[in-house]
Amino acid sequence: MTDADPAADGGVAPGGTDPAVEAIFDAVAATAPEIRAALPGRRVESGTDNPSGESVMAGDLYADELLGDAITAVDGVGSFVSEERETAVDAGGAVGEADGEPPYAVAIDPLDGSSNLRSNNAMGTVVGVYDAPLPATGRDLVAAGYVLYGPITTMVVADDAGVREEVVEADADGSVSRTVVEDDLRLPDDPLVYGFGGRVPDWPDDFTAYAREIEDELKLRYGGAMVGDVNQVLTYGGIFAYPALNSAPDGKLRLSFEANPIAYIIERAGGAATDGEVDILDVEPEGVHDRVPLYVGNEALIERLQAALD
Ligand SMILES: O=P(O)(O)OC[C@H]1O[C@](O)(COP(=O)(O)O)[C@@H](O)[C@@H]1O
Ligand SMILES: [Mg+2]
Ligand SMILES: [Mg+2]
Repeated sequence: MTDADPAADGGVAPGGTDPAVEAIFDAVAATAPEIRAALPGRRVESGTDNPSGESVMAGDLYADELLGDAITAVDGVGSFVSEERETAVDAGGAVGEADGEPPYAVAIDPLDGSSNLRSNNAMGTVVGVYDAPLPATGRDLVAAGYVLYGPITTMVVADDAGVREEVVEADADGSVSRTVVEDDLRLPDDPLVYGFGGRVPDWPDDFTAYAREIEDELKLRYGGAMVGDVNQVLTYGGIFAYPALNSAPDGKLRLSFEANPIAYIIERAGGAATDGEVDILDVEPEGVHDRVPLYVGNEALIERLQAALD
């Protein structure tokens, strides 16, 4: 369904040798310019709430519809689950019959950070490709990625082969191109930035004590969109957290759509991810919309965090 052709741009085809995974990211890339172009008129609330009880913006709905159509049309996708939908969409196949083989279950956060629409700040799309029916743990991911709608539209894709960054562009003929600009993304050894969500008085005391240390060592970068904030950590090194809050012990972010794909990407890039106790990828979900505290970044910073929360 897409004109995106990595080979034509000299890029490395994402998804390693699995054409179904490659086709999923082709489909995601193909929607990105359209989603971007549709945002100016969709900066208002849609009047509905999502299964997490949050107000859905018109942009969320538009991105969800477009991505749902594009992803369910891909051969090798057996089911599709979105942050904005109560239940999975059957895309024509029993997921999880063989490890690392299609059909896959694809989970998406269509617009991450959509409260940034009003203020025109960064947003993203998050994608997890699982080879088990959802809810599943992050160990069932075969690939994950995100689109970042920043000054440039980029897509980060991670799989067994590693993590790549691509620039996604709509060409004059209407086709969409993907150009690999970093073929082996790794977290820098010397971390520079941090970004922590939630209100400070709502942070548990042990997290606050850890944050006070980090504030002395790193530079604050918090933009209010997980994808944008995590991309800064991937670029400069550091730590991003949407922590457990006193008022919300499970934090804000959702395991299937947000935490697992981001943990997968950061771990493939040499970093670490935890819910404060265990690796995010080992968290056992009860439902597909479960929330989880998320702490991701350089391994040494995550180890210190875990010690601080013990
Ligand atoms: O507005 P807050 O409390 O800083 O929350 C920001 C967090 O919420 C989110 O916007 C939640 O994602 P959605 O926009 O997809 O609901 C994250 O991207 C971000 O990290
Ligand atoms: Mg989100
Ligand atoms: Mg969202």
